[in-house]
Amino acid sequence: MNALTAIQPQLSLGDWLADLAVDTLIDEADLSPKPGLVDRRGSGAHTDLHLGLMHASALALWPSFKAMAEAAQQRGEIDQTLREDVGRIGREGEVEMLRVTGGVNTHRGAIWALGLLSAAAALDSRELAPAQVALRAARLALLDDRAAPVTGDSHGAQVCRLYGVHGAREEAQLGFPAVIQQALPQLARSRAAGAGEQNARLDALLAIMTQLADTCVLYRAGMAGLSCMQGGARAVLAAGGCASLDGRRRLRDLERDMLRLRASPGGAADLLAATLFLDRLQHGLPAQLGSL
Ligand SMILES: CC(C)(COP(=O)(O)OP(=O)(O)OC[C@H]1O[C@@H](n2cnc3c(N)ncnc32)[C@H](O)[C@@H]1O)[C@@H](O)C(=O)NCCC(=O)NCCS
Ligand SMILES: Nc1ncnc2c1ncn2[C@@H]1O[C@H](COP(=O)(O)OP(=O)(O)OP(=O)(O)O)[C@@H](O)[C@H]1O
Repeated sequence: MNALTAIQPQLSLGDWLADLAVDTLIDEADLSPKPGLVDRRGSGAHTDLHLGLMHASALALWPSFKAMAEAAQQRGEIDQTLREDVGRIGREGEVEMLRVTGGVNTHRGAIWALGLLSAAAALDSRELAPAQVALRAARLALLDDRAAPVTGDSHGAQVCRLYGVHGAREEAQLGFPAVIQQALPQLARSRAAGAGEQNARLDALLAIMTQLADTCVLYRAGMAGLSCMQGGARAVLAAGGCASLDGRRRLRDLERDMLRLRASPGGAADLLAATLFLDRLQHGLPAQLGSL
């Protein structure tokens, strides 16, 4: 212990997981250049979103992520009670998000994905390997939340019905395959190839976009938009990824096409945040929390 650590306030597991969730949302928002999405350069295909709003929204969600983690830590097992606690806290988080943003949906999908993953991490802080945490999150997502409003008219629900695809709910229930099978391996490959951290993260986002049925894209731009997103993302990766000159050219083409279609891959962005969260988790707890 030294003078600095001596005055550090006690950090709880919930604090740490909430810090991590908010950090990853800010990292996702700041990452540039993302096709169609809000980033440091501008608002992408959105007229109602900007970077400051994304940051304000991310910070406002800190208490919700902490509460979800604490609910899981206290409950200690995956059951109906925990599912419904997490659902209630998530809905309260959505209300707070809408209050802070003046009614704009900045992070609905992220509350869902990162909320489940925060709870799943808190359930067993000795087992933080990505696949294990994602599996616990999936088991939680599979339970029925009896208090959830039966709407069926969300944008996601509408396009899932129309196109017969699976959306945010099913992605979680399947254990986040886009994150575990696409994004994390791509992040590791691009880092190992010396792409640089920002390019590696962009490549991870593109890896998600190659396969995801992103309901944000489907709602705004239909199947043409989804094909454009998936095909364009494949072309960037096939050309060598974002660190290569040819890959960068393809990325610019993809962005031009997506802006023309008003298509914004918001679901892929949320899953990139989930990827960065699981990537940081697997490095383990900070020393202050090691004894938990
Ligand atoms: C399951 C959720 C995400 C609702 O999903 P649904 O598809 O109906 O809603 P919506 O169109 O608003 O979009 C959800 C979000 O998911 C993201 N998303 C889109 N496609 C995908 C995909 N294929 N995979 C993952 N995320 C995606 C988008 O960014 C979007 O913001 C969740 O918000 C929910 O259950 N809401 C009900 C209220 C509730 O109980 N909330 C608390 C949950 S903890
Ligand atoms: N950097 C980002 N830029 C834009 N969207 C993001 C970003 N990161 C995450 N998202 C996600 O994208 C979603 C926004 O998508 P979208 O604007 O399609 O939402 P909507 O309100 O349902 O639809 P619409 O604006 O078409 O009426 C947010 O819920 C958020 O989860």
